[in-house]
Amino acid sequence: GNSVPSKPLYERLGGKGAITAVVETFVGNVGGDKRINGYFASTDLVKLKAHLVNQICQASGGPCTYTGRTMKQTHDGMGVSDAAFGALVEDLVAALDHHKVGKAEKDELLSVLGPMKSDIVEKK
Ligand code: HEM
Repeated sequence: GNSVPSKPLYERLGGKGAITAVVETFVGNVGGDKRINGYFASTDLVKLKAHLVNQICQASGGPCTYTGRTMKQTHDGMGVSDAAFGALVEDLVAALDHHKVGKAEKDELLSVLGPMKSDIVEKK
């Protein structure tokens, strides 16, 4: 292991501007993804993007406060499947790659969001 303390993930991602750019691309990818875009048919995407930016900013150690609902409340009754979750993660990874986020930062962000899966997926 590396004994030099690293900067918070938030800073290594490039701060709020960089996170906003990734979320913009991510939500665009989801909107174009026929596997899952039906879930978002009646969603206010502007609000969704703002919630995602604050969620990722806060979860990565940045100076933001997520004010949306819990992941369980939000996704309750949507019937999100394992496959749908996997598709969304692919769309996020594609957005991170598009913005040239490094592998360490990508893996770290995914490991922060990954544990939310059990509150989001309702069916196999
Ligand atoms: C780690 C994965 C995920 C994260 C971090 C996440 C995060 C969020 C957040 C922060 C919101 C906004 C909450 C609010 O409005 O209060 C939201 C809303 C939503 N999510 Fe997710 N989500 C994830 C996975 C998924 C998946 C896999 C689906 C379906 C394929 C999905 C479908 C939706 C929909 C449809 C909404 C909008 C609900 C509405 O219009 O009120 N999410 N999500």
